[in-house]
Amino acid sequence: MNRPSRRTSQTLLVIDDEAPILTAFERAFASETTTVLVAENATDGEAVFMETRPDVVVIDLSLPDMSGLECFRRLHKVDPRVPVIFITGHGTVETAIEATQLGAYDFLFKPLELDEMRQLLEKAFNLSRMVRVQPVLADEEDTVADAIVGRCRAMKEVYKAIGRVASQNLTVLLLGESGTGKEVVAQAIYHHSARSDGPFQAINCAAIPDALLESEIFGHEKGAFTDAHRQRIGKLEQADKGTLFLDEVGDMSPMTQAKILRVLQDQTFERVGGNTPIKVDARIIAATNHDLKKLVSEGLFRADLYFRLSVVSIHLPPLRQREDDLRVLAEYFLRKYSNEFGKDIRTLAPETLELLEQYHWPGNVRELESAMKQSLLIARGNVLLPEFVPRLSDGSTPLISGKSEDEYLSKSFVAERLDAGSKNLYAEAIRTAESQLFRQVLQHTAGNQLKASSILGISRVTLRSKLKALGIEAADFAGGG
Ligand SMILES: Nc1ncnc2c1ncn2[C@@H]1O[C@H](COP(=O)(O)OP(=O)(O)OP(=O)(O)O)[C@@H](O)[C@H]1O
Repeated sequence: MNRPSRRTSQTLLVIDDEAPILTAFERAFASETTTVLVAENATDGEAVFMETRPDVVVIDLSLPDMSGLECFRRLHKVDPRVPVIFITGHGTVETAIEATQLGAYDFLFKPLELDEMRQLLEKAFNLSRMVRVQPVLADEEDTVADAIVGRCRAMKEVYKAIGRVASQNLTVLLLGESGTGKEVVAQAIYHHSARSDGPFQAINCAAIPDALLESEIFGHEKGAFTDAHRQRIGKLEQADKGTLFLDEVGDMSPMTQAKILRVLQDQTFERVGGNTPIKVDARIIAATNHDLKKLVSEGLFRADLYFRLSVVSIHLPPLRQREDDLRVLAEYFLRKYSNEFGKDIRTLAPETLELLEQYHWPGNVRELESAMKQSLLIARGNVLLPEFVPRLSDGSTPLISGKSEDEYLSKSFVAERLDAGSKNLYAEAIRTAESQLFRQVLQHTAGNQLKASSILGISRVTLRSKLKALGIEAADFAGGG
């Protein structure tokens, strides 16, 4: 077992008796901001847990001194809010289900896929941050912990609504433009509910192709389709005794809508390719940035499902209607990320606030968060000056006349490359053009590759390979990472 020399911003504890797995975790995930602690057995793991209170724990289901499940029970008793991910080589699916039913966050089968693990960890760290704090009016706070920030009238209504619905077992529909904080609110409802000891599972229905979404939610039996080499337990089943957050619920296919309706009516479903009805006790929180009523009138969304989902709905206001919250949020993000960027900037200059107020913020809080992060990259001093803010533009008039380096085929770009004696200008120009195009479209879709590929009229596979070649991370445009 090893110990951190100092606590960095997030800590992962991995309990596994296989040394190569521990080393792999350390190699893959230890960084300036992430401390990876390891333990080879449950007893050591528990000791490290007590001493360091990590943000996320990964446990192998079979450990030498006690079962991974037992180890989990002990840690869970100490602090049920810490997300725990199980890994298993030969444990049965049932044990893994049992683990999630007891409140584990998720589980993965060996051999571990690094990308899958990375995505899962990122989500688990986010959840960990969210559930460790109460939703607070963090404006006067000096804290940099994650919270729902804002004190405008509309947000106070949101807090009241969370308070009213959290403890009841009702289905909730969260409405609001992209980036307004629907997932943050879903997690707050979960955190304040009687189910907070149970799992919280989230799925973004728009980010997963139709064909896969059904199996992602409901799971599938082995052999259900060509690639179904083994049985898979869906998010709904994993959310048993807990909460399932269905983001972008308007993007579900008719088949998936019908199955969700049945879950809401009689709490049963079948895995894809299976015909045994499975009972599940999961609270559903749905969210959408579409006008669901309109989708109903266009025949794209089932009316009966809409009525079931919208028993209670909470509307999240767009950022441009949040009065002084723009400043409060901007300064909150500056404080939150200052450390990460090695800066100490806590406030906006009055001119910077004016600049931010002129902008329409189509990507809402997510876009503001991302703009503040980008500002911190180049900012100096203790106050954020307007020149450090990236160019803000929703396709209309740019608010700051920024440098044209990201404009494709600008005259200055071509001139500069000619001066430099380029021997590859065609490829350079196309690359520059593609890079700007993809960045702008991903900004528009908030990092959603499925939407981006349909806007661009190219397949998702092509988009993905081009993004890879250009070194563009779609996730960066989601604003969370
Ligand atoms: N009130 C808030 N206080 C602090 N952070 C917030 C707030 N609202 C949103 N955020 C942050 O903004 C980002 C986007 O929030 P979130 O993912 O909850 O939005 P969303 O409405 O679910 O977006 P989408 O519809 O695109 O899924 C996240 O990083 C979140 O932490």
